[in-house]
Amino acid sequence: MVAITLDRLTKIFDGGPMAVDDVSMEIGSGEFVALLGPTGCGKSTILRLVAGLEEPTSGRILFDGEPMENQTVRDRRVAMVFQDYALYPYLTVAQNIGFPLRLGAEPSGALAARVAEAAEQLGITHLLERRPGNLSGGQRQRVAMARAIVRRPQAFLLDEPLSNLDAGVRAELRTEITGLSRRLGVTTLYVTHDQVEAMTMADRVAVLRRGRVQQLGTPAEVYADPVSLFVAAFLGTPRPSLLQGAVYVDRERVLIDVGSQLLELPRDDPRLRTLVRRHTERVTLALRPEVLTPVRPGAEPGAVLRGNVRSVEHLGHEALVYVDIGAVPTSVVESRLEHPDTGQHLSELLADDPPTGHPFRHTLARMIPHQRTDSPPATARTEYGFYPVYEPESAQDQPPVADLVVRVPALTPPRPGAPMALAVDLDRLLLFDRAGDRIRLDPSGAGPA
Ligand SMILES: Nc1ncnc2c1ncn2[C@@H]1O[C@H](COP(=O)(O)OP(=O)(O)OP(=O)(O)O)[C@@H](O)[C@H]1O
Repeated sequence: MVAITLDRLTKIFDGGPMAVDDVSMEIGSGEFVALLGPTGCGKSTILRLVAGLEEPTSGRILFDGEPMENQTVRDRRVAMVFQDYALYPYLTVAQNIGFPLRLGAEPSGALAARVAEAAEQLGITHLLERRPGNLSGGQRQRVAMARAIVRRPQAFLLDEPLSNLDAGVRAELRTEITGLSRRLGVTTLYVTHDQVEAMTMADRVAVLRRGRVQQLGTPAEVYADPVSLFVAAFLGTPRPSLLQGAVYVDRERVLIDVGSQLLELPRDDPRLRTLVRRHTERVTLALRPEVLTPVRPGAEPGAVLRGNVRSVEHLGHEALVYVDIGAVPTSVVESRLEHPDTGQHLSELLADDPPTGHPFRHTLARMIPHQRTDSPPATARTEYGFYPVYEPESAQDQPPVADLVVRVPALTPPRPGAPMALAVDLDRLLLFDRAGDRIRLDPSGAGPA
């Protein structure tokens, strides 16, 4: 099979957006890579560029090291499968599957054998004489897959092939597609906006945003070790809770202020060295359910967040508990993430009280820990200076809530309104700076001080 290289691939449509922005990646021979991202992030355009259906504005595509710019769609020997199946309604299933071969020079007996073999692989031999109109969505997609494999392509390019199907059929076809791709050893690029598909099917996942690859890694890597807030927020069921916060450091403690309460961490914990240098910086905490463990509500302060149960979702084998801790969420589409910091380190500006008229005065006044003399907004309830930011549409608007979500055994869920204290596992706490980039805690404490 073929190794596919995308080398600084860029596509700008006439008068349109930068659909693909300087994308480079190596897809190994026989590898299954999912392109995952929200609508409009350029996934389909990458696929169409690889297939040869679009010309790149700049950059190259190589198959086994050979540039593809002068190779037609047919020369590339790739098979595409689309969300809408793209079957010919007046042809039978057998004719649809055999369609790509009719353009070649195969004798008809061999052609029939290839069609039968492809149909067999997809378990649709009994449907060969039907027409697409008499098939279910799942069966049509199987026909489309059979048509894709019949030419023995060197790469599969699948564009959201399951998004028109209901949950049961999707789950079934997920397994079938990965099984087929592995069995045939075909290099596969799979476009989806469904994280479950990407995480369960792919060897590696490329998370895309606005035409750029944010992160490329195994499903386990992108989930557990996201490079950015965008990647963290995109993955997980339920999605992680994203809380606005700020870091303060005093003699004994590192404090993460979420506005309503403090996460108090011992300053001498070596994992927190990187945070000590971030005194007064705004951060986002991303907390997944597995990071939180219920503890006695009267537990000592420390790496514990407290709140009251807002609601409980029963899932049969377990329950998801939504806990209101008075924090305000960070939104990944918020403008703050689009406009990273100016590059000037806040601690430099904090050396003195910011002078009146200083361009950062307003921001700094919010961030410097100080005894309050004004009356703080309802969202700021700790003695520190952190006010979460949100854009109220009217004066009465309440800030949005960022509930924590925790998993508990199905038999013992707490009642709505009950107090809950949740210990935070520091090793799995994800923190991000104002630009949305990851702040890594040092796992061993052995990193640079
Ligand atoms: N032929 C075209 N002409 C102009 N703009 C285009 C064209 N095709 C795509 N675009 C734009 O390029 C961007 C990326 O589109 P693309 O279809 O690759 O995104 P996507 O991630 O596959 O989205 P979706 O999941 O909705 O299919 C979008 O802003 C889209 O509007």
